[in-house]
Amino acid sequence: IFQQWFPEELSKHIEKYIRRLVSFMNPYITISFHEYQGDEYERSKAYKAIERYLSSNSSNGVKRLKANVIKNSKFRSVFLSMEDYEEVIDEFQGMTIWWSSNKIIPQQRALITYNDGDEKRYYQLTCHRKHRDVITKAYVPHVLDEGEAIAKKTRQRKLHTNGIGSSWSHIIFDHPSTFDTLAMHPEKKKDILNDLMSFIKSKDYYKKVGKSWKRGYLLYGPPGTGKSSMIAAMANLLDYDIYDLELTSVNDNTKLKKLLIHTSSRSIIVIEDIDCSLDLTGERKGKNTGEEEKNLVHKKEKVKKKKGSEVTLSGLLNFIDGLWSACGSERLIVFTTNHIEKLDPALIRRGRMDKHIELSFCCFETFKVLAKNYLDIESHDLFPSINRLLEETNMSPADVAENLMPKSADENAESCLKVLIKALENAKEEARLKAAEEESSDQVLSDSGDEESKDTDTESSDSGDEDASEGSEA
Ligand SMILES: Nc1ncnc2c1ncn2[C@@H]1O[C@H](COP(=O)(O)OP(=O)(O)OP(=O)(O)O)[C@@H](O)[C@H]1O
Repeated sequence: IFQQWFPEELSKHIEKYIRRLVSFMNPYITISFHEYQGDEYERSKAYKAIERYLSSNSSNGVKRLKANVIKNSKFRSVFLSMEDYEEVIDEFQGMTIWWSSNKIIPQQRALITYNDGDEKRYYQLTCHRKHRDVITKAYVPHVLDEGEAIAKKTRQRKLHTNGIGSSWSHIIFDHPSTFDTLAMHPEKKKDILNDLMSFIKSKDYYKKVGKSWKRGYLLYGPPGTGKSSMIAAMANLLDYDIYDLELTSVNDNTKLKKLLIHTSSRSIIVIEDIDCSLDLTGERKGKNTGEEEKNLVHKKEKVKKKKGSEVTLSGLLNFIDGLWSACGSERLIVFTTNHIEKLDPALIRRGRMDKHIELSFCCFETFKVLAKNYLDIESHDLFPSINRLLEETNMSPADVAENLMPKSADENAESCLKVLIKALENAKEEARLKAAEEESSDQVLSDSGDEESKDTDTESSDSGDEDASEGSEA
């Protein structure tokens, strides 16, 4: 009615004065805490802390709640937060504080492009004007501290993976691998443990030397030697989240950057089988001839078509240590590969991949850890034979573990060790036959090479004669 009867200009003025009058008469003030502030990509820490605080302190008075079940190895609990447009009342030092959860819906709601993610959520605190100082100086810091403490207590570790597009989805990370169950040479294990422990204590050192607080690990070795198990053990040791990055699902470098921005601190970013992920070589391999260049482009296009990804080596290098890589801290970047020789040296040079860890075939020390884990024994009469066989043949810890695992209730430690000995003897015999086969085919090749060279010699001597006779004729 107001808008109908008053001209627009006049109505604006009147509205302004009405607002002033209302705010003069209104004894309450409001403070808003937005989920995303300004252009920030990350959810505001204050918003998350308030969410936790309100869920535990004031959810009794709320009628509509959102439930989120939190489960980790230690406990399971239900975390409740307010639904949109709900209100709760809190008390602090005799003051009453009203909290409400609100959201701003974008103008283009009618458009098909609208989705839930476009809504801008915020918590609004309302209190009496006269309490303003206590609220801002004591109450808000108290809410934030409590919220962060609750978040720490109820934290669940997550295993994130990237789907199509540039977003992460996650499940709860509950892998049982630890450095105790990981079978490898004790000295090597100790070295890695020391490295990790000194990394997490080095915040000030990284700041002092002007480096962002992150460390790169390259895990390489044949299949089944424990690369994935080691990543899980690292995450369990440091209490970090894991971001398992599937490079082939990332369309281009921009999407890769977006994914990086949405990772949290205290996490491990993993790219498994980096040599198979994309065509990440070639681009930086010096000057190519015209033909090589053409082949390279052709090869890249083929990979692009096959995998649908345009991520380049330089995009990945930027991901690891470009400007944007400093957006989080206390982070490990782990690459795994079965073929270290296939990787571009730029990708794995020290400084990017600071520590190269080789995980190799099972040695006796590794076997002893597996025997302790799987059979609960530390020594046995059959150990010397196994030691000898492990020196003579290559078997991955995964295969050794599989042979050690009892398959039925009446199998005991000794019968499992015998199964392993049999498998090692078979592997040794297979390797011997393969080597003999290769040797004989090499022999055939070199013999045929000799024959050929003999023929060419004869041919060339024939032609030489011809030339000579031609020459003499001439
Ligand atoms: N060093 C190890 N210590 C303990 N268990 C191991 C080890 N290596 C392998 N295993 C066992 O073998 C299984 C496979 O190992 P894992 O997936 O860690 O190997 P990987 O090196 O990552 O293999 P791939 O290169 O094929 O991905 C694990 O579930 C684990 O039970």
